[in-house]
Amino acid sequence: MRREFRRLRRTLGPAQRRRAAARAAARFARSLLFRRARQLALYLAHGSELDTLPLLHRCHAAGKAVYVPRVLDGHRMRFERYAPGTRLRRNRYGILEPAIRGARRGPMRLDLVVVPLTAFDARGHRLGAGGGYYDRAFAGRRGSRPRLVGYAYALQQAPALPAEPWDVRLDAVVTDKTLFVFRS
Ligand SMILES: Nc1nc2c(c(=O)[nH]1)N(C=O)[C@@H](CNc1ccc(C(=O)N[C@@H](CCC(=O)O)C(=O)O)cc1)CN2
Ligand SMILES: Nc1ncnc2c1ncn2[C@@H]1O[C@H](COP(=O)(O)OP(=O)(O)OP(=O)(O)O)[C@@H](O)[C@H]1O
Repeated sequence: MRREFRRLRRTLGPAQRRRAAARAAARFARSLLFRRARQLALYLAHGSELDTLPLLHRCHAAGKAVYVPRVLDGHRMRFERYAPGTRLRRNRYGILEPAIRGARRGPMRLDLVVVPLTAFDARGHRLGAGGGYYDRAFAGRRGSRPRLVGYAYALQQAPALPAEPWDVRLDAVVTDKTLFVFRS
């Protein structure tokens, strides 16, 4: 399943990718979810993931505090401040992350987290990269956790994903074509 959706994502050409990333960022930036968020985390795309750079620029332009994941041992991660000029390096997966430890913020103190995914469905279920990082970070905190917003190409929508008991449900998904809101 993961492999199938990764393959699908890789079929997109560079121009399509750029257009999709610009459209998704514009759509998300217009939403109430985005406008209400002050402390916001996003991922730095790797491989064929939907690029977050256009969104990052909008965040900085709108004066939001931006955080990105930095992976730790034991499949855990931490969200660190990412400002223009922050030095980056590649982690063990080849994903860019802040090179030196900076200001961090506990996952529950963020307003909104832009979540990478391999596939999503119309009920807000998510298939991730397989490491369980996001599930672990937001496990069992339904009430007080930040809004979790999946960020993906429209072609990553699956008919219906099996929900594992530990999976955290997404509150919304933004694609280059649509904004799905499951819980507002
Ligand atoms: N851009 C980005 N940053 C991110 C994530 C992400 O999905 N995307 N993560 C989201 O969790 C965390 C890193 N998690 C990762 C988990 C697994 C693999 C990975 O390479 N997995 C293997 C296959 C694993 C398996 O299915 O057995 C692979 O792709 O070869 C990469 C990152 C934090 N940062
Ligand atoms: N809250 C948790 N506590 C402990 N282990 C967990 C938790 N959530 C998930 N896991 C473990 O992590 C592994 C990967 O989970 P899953 O396949 O759902 O990851 P994913 O959501 O696709 O990955 P990611 O969040 O990294 O994108 C599973 O084998 C699961 O046992």
